[in-house]
Amino acid sequence: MKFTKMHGCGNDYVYVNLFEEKIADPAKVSIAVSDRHFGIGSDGLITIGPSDIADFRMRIYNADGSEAEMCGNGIRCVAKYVYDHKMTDKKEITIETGAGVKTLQLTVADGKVSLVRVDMGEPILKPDLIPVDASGEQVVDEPIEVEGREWKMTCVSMGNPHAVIFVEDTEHFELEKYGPEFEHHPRFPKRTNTEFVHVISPTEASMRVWERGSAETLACGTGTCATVMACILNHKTENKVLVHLRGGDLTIEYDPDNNHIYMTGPATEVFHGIWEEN
Ligand SMILES: N[C@H](CCC[C@H](N)C(=O)O)C(=O)O
Repeated sequence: MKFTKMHGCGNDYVYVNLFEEKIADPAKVSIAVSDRHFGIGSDGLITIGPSDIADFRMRIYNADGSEAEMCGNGIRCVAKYVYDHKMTDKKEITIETGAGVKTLQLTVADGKVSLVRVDMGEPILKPDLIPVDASGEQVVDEPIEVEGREWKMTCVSMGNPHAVIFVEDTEHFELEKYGPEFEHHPRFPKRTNTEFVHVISPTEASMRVWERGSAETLACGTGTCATVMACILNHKTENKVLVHLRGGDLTIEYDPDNNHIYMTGPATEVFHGIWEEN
C-alpha cells in the first residue's frame, strides 16, 4: 500500500490516496501503521478519496483505530497533498469530513502549498451535541472531578469533542497522569480530547493536548479552535489568537458575524513509501 507521511505542526499522520489504493479495514491499518516501533509511526491514518458533495473526502482514524469526525492539522495536509500531487489546480477547495464540508484557501510558493486557511465552521456548544453530561446551553467554567481534584472545564465541539482546561504551567503539567482520566471520564459518552491551556495575553496562548485515541500529540487543529473559543467564552482573549503548540504555531480567528472559526497553519510532506501488510 503506497502512503505519504505528512504533518501539521508535528501532528503526524499516514496519508493514503484512495484514488489509487483500497483499504478493507482502515481501523486495523491505522493501529498497525501508527505504531512507532513496529509500524510507520504516526498519530493515525488519514484517507483521501472522492466525494459526491465536495472536491475530495477525508476520513481520519486515531492510533487506536477509532474514527474521528474531523482533523484540523490533517485537513491542511490533505489540501497540500491534492494540490502538490496535481489532483487539483484550484487554490480554494472543499473537503467533505465527518463534521461537514470544509472550505480551504491555499497559499502556494514555488508550486507547492506552504500555508492553508481553513474555515472550520461553527463551534458546537450544546452539551448533548458535544457530547458531555452537563446541564444548560453551554459548558463554560464547569466543575469536574478528576483524580480527586476539582477542575474547571469549558467544552466545545468542532465536530469532535474537546474539554479545555486552563492551567498556569503547561510545560510541567502531568499530561500522562490526567489526560487519560479526562479522555475516559464517564461524563463524556464518546470520550474527549482535552486541551491544557496557558493564556499568555489577550492575543496569545500556549497549549498541550491529550487526544482521544492517540494520547499526547504535538498539536491538534480542532483542539486549538476549541481552545480559542473557550478563551473567548471565558473572556480571556480577543477573537484572533496566536497559539503555540509543542509542534508549532497556529493562528485562530473567530468571526462573530458568521460564528465561524478560521484556522491558518502550515502543512508538510515528509516522505512517501510502501507499506507491506504483514
Ligand atoms: N489531531 C486532530 C484531531 C484528531 C481528533 C481525534 N483525536 C478525535 O477527535 O478523536 C486535529 O488536528 O484536529
